[in-house]
Amino acid sequence: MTSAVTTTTFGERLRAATDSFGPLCAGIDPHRSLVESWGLTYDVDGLTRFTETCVEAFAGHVGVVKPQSAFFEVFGSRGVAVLERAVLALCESGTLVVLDGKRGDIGSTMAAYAEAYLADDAVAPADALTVSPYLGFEALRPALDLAAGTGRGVFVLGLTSNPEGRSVQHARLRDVSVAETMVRGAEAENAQARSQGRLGSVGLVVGATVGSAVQELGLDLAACNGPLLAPGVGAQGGTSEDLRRVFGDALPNVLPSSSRDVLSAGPGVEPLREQAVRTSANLAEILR
Ligand SMILES: O=c1ccn([C@@H]2O[C@H](COP(=O)(O)O)[C@@H](O)[C@H]2O)c(=O)[nH]1
Repeated sequence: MTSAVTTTTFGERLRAATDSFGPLCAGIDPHRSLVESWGLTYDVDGLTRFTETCVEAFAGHVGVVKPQSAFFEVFGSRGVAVLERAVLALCESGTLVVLDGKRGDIGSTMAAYAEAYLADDAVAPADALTVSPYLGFEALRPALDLAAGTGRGVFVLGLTSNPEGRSVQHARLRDVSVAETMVRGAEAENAQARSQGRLGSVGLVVGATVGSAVQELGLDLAACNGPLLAPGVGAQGGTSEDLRRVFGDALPNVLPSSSRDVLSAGPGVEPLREQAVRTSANLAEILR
C-alpha cells in the first residue's frame, strides 16, 4: 500500500469540479434493460460499448461520475476490467470518479478494500469510494486513513434513498439515531478541514428521497462539513424541490446523483452528454 504526498484533498477537488461543471454526479449503471434499450447485447461486448459511450460523453463535460460496481461485477473479471478501464480514462480526463462499491467489513478486511480502491498503486484507484458503516463507523478507519493520506475521499452511508433503510438508520440507541452516529463520525473526520475553511473529504450518502427524515432525526448536515452524495434524483422519484426540502442550509455541499434518468438519453454520445450537462445546469440553479 502506498500513499504519495498529495497537495489537494478530495474535498477541494470536488468543490473545484462542481464549481466548473455544476453539481451533477452522473451515474454509470449498465442495467440489462438500459443496455438492451441502447440496441446492445447484454454481454461483455455490450457492457464495453455502453461504458465507453458514457466515458466519451461525460469525460471533461461533467465534474463527477459514479460507476456502480455491481453492474460490472455481474460479468466477473472481464466486467471488472471494463470498469477499471473506465475509471482510469475518467481520471485521466480530470473527471472525478466516485466508485459506488459500498464496501464495509471488519477493520483488517477493510484495510484490503481501502488498498484496492484508494491506494495510489491500486489497479484503478477512484477519487472516492462509497462505504457501508454497519460494522461500526470505526471499522471504516483503514479507508478513512488511507483516503486522507492519498487525497481521496469516502462517502459513508447515512440515510439511504431506499425505504427499507429506515429500519436500521432511524433506530436509536440512548436517544442517538444510527444516522446521527454517522453524521457525527463524518463531522469529526472533517473538523480540521472546517477549521481551515475547506470542504472535508469524508462525505455522507443521504438520498434525495428521504422526505423529512433529516429534520425528524435532528441531523445537522451542514455542520458535518463534508460532501453529501444524494442519489434518488430522477428514476427513484427525487426532484430538485426534494433536494431543497431535504438539505436546507446544507445545499451547497450536495452532490446529486442520477443514473437511469441521464442514461436514458443514450445511446448517442451527444444526446447523452447534453442530458447530463442540462441536468447539471438545472441542479445548479436549485442548489445555488
Ligand atoms: O442510498 C443510495 C445509495 C446508492 N444508490 C445508488 O445510486 C444509483 C441510483 O441510480 P438511479 O438510476 O439514479 O436510481 C444506483 O447505483 C444505486 O445503487 C442509491 O440509489 N441510493
